[in-house]
Amino acid sequence: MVKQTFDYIIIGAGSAGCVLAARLSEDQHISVCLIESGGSDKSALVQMPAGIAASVPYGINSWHYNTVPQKALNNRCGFVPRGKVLGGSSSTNAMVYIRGNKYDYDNWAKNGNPGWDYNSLLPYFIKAENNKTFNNALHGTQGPLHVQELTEPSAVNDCFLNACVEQGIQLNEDINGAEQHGARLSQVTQHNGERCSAAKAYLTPNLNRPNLSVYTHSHVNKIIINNNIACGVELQQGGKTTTLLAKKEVLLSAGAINSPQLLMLSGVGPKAHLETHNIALKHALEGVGANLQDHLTVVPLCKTNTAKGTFGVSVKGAASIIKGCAQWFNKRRGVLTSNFAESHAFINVWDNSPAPDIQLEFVIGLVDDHSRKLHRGHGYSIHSSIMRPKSRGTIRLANSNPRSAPLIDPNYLSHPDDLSLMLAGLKKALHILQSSAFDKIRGNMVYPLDVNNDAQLIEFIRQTADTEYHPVGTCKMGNDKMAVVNSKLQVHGIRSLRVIDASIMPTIVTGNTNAPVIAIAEKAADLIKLSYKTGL
Ligand SMILES: Cc1cc2nc3c(=O)[nH]c(=O)nc-3n(C[C@H](O)[C@H](O)[C@H](O)COP(=O)(O)OP(=O)(O)OC[C@H]3O[C@@H](n4cnc5c(N)ncnc54)[C@H](O)[C@@H]3O)c2cc1C
Repeated sequence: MVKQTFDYIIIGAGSAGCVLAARLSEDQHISVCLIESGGSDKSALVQMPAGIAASVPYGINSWHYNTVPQKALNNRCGFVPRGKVLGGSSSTNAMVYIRGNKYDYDNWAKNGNPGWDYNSLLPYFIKAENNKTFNNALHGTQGPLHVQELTEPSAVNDCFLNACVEQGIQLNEDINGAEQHGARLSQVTQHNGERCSAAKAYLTPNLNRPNLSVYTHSHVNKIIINNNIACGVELQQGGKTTTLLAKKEVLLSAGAINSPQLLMLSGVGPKAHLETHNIALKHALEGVGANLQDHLTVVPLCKTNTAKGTFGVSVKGAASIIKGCAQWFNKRRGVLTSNFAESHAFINVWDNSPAPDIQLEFVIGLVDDHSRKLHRGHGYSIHSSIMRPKSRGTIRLANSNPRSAPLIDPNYLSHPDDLSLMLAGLKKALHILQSSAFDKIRGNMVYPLDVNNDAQLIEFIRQTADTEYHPVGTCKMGNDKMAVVNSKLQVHGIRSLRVIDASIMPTIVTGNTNAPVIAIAEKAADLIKLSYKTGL
């Protein structure tokens, strides 16, 4: 059988993979193959912003993983939805555009990763961005990733923003500007009333390039490594197993859960663990799958005394969605352009934190257990997430079958500081919900909470807290013994193999992770082009 050969093979068409495919195939002499386990992103559930409410809870376009039982969460298994579709998680996320804090990136650089400080990454945020609101030295207006204000934000956001002010949180005109602290309506990755995923921004416009091949419903079983050089991939397409060869490099962009899984399946990872599963060791790297970090969130829910301005389970709610469907399908307008998390705030609950330690996301609906638990009536919620948790978890193989779900253990709240911070963040959210700005619309809390009862609040955290969908760090960049990639994102000890996605973050960023991953991939594309030109 003739094996297909490409210059670059990219595994995973998510936030990072789409950027790489577009940037590397700009040179028509370079052949690029992008491989995605999921399918097309044409469905309205992807393109319509509010489609997330139907897809995430039910596993549509998603890997729909769960964590192993979490000791600190009363042995509950957390939910881990990850995009499995062109665009990856950028096709199933809540579209909030946040870059993180300068502190995060400067810390990466300080810890042995030259070129990854904020000032070095800023040009890549700008290169990616097409911001409809801001046109200044900190923002881009020419990039493929459309960033804009919500088309029709709910008036209920005013209650949240005014309540923030009541609680001493200033409004911030640009949370991605010079100062991150403060509250604001969300800027979203949308364009003309549709989601602007990494696929929409980078891939769709370039699908006609003859040097770019995109394979969907194609699952990479393993990276082929001979003599410590990555040569290609073994691919499963339906019942067929194929081999693709890479003349230059294999680029692993399968995300923070699947990238370490695939490295381990390919024989790169902790020696003893691979031995347990009878996987032939190609190169021992203890850090593969370690250092898992995520934003843990707790969500107090409050009912409203009106159906206006929120999503809900009621006759009026259903009528509003039916009207919204007509508006969206005809004009790309209406309530279904909502991303639900319509405003947010970055705050310090601890004085000595070097950057905001809590993010509050205000959601115009009762999001209980990722909307898997529905409640009659209408309401709103605040996601209170800890920004730089100290707990560290792992990704491990359940077995050597490439189709098995990996064992995901975020090890939430294993560091005591994380619980204290969660508690302080929950209290702040409750103070905001109790502010007079909400007086006119406030109903009962779904789960009544007493802000002065720490034991009750801690039990609420243990019984309900879960991911804010930002796992990172499992193939971390660095030069210590637990690092998986160097500052050029090349896998230590293996030639022609890089990891480029959320897994390379040495520490999690202060805020949502899509824009940071896109900036990482923009920078990586330049690093790869430089290697290609200089042979280094
Ligand atoms: C429900 C949800 C809400 C979120 N909300 C926000 C938000 O509002 N704002 C924000 O900034 N961030 C948000 N995020 C996080 C953000 O979207 C992710 O951090 C980011 O998309 C990760 O990019 P990535 O390239 O690392 O991985 P992904 O985008 O997940 O891409 C990985 C891709 O690899 C594919 N893949 C995996 N294994 C294989 C294999 N073996 N073979 C072939 N293909 C494979 C996957 O199917 C997937 O398409 C959210 C995420 C989720 C899931």
